[in-house]
Amino acid sequence: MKNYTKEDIIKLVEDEDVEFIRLQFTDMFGNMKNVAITASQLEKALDNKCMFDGSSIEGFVRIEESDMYLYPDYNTFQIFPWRPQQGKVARLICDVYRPNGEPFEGDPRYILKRAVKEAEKLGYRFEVGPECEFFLFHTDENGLPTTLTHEQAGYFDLGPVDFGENARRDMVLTLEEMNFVIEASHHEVAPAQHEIDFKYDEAMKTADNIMTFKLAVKTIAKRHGLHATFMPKPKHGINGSGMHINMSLSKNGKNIFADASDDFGLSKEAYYFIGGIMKHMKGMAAITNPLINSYKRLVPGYEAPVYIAWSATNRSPLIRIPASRGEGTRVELRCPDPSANPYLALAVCLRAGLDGIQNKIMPPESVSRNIFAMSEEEREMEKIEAIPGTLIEAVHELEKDEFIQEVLGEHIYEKYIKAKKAEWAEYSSQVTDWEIEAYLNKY
Ligand SMILES: Nc1ncnc2c1ncn2[C@@H]1O[C@H](COP(=O)(O)OP(=O)(O)OP(=O)(O)O)[C@@H](O)[C@H]1O
Ligand SMILES: N[C@@H](CCC(=O)O)C(=O)O
Ligand SMILES: [Mg+2]
Ligand SMILES: [Mg+2]
Repeated sequence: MKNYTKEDIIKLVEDEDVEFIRLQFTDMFGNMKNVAITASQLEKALDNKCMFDGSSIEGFVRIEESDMYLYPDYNTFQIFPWRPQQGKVARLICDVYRPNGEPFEGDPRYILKRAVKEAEKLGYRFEVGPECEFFLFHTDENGLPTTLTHEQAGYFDLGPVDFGENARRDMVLTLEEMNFVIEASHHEVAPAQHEIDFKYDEAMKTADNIMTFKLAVKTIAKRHGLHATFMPKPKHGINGSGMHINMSLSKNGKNIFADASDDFGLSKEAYYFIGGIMKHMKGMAAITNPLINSYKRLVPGYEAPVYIAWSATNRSPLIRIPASRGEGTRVELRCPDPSANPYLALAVCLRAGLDGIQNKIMPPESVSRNIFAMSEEEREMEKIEAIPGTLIEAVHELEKDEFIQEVLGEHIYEKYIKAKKAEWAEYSSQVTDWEIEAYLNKY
């Protein structure tokens, strides 16, 4: 792992002919923000002296307390391969601090840092590998995104039916230039839908990687005249885009989820971790699936989960245990989608899992049958509950889960709930195309 000093960064900027440095951070809703400085201001930035107006950022602070400082994380230094290669552009991901030198509790990166510290207290390192899916659509004559595509390719198809192969190739090569380890890339099930998988890493690195991944994919798509969207369900009637989260805990460099003596090859900690996630899933949903549109993906028939259950054998439940054992032993959570704020999503997943371990929460029996093929009565008999069906249901579940509220901290929790309720109220008062089609003629 890199361990850059201030001097290393100054030297890198000089040697690499870097002219601009973007100081980046992420708002509460997972949107990347940045301010650019020139190399002349680098030392000041590295000394944590760059200030910005926090009141202009969604979910941050009121105007009366708006000064915020950016503390760059030196190890996130990265040159953007898609910007000019003379007078290059680099970025540093920053933590947000208050003027009194305290970390700002509205900074999602701080929330994940705090969760990771809880794991470290128990001697655990949290490793995460995401599977980000996205669509590539046409843009209109103004360069604005549409949901149009002429592509008809499906799962694992290749060119010439796969119209996205050249864009995907460029994305993979660009990400590799940025030190991502790309494990696989392929066309997904829906027309114009794609997936690029990168290697798992420690949680903070992975959350930073997810942010960088989305920026790189969108930027390269634009170069190909396409719009890349991580919206969870851009089209009715076909698969939506998920961001499965693969998770494991290691202690002294060894995966602790594996136990060869168990029937499923899983350790007690793995079972408890699953138990904790299942216990808090309803309360976490507003974070892992943050949009009104997220819940249009979580419906039967499109490989996305609907019910809170786990399985070592099939893909219909919320949690799957992939076949790989040893260092590859992991828990795959299948409900998150790529619109989630990765820092907050990983923080709630980790803390829910740790809650399971600390309180020895044993999950129910695994389900080997296809849950979608069960009747409602059968599901009730097996006590299989559903993930919240709408954003407002998820918000109400979060209001009931004090543990998840504490993970988010008061600042984010309160602002988040307020914003999501407003989003729901606005949506609920819309008259949609569906309503016009269903009711206008009939009534
Ligand atoms: N021990 C581990 N801890 C966390 N993540 C891991 C671990 N081992 C592998 N991974 C990550 O899990 C992800 C696996 O992605 P992959 O696409 O193979 O999963 P999959 O669920 O089998 O695929 P799909 O759901 O598309 O059928 C990768 O990001 C990989 O790096
Ligand atoms: N696109 C599916 C997942 C497909 C897969 O298993 O890779 C989802 O919404 O989760
Ligand atoms: Mg997939
Ligand atoms: Mg998967």
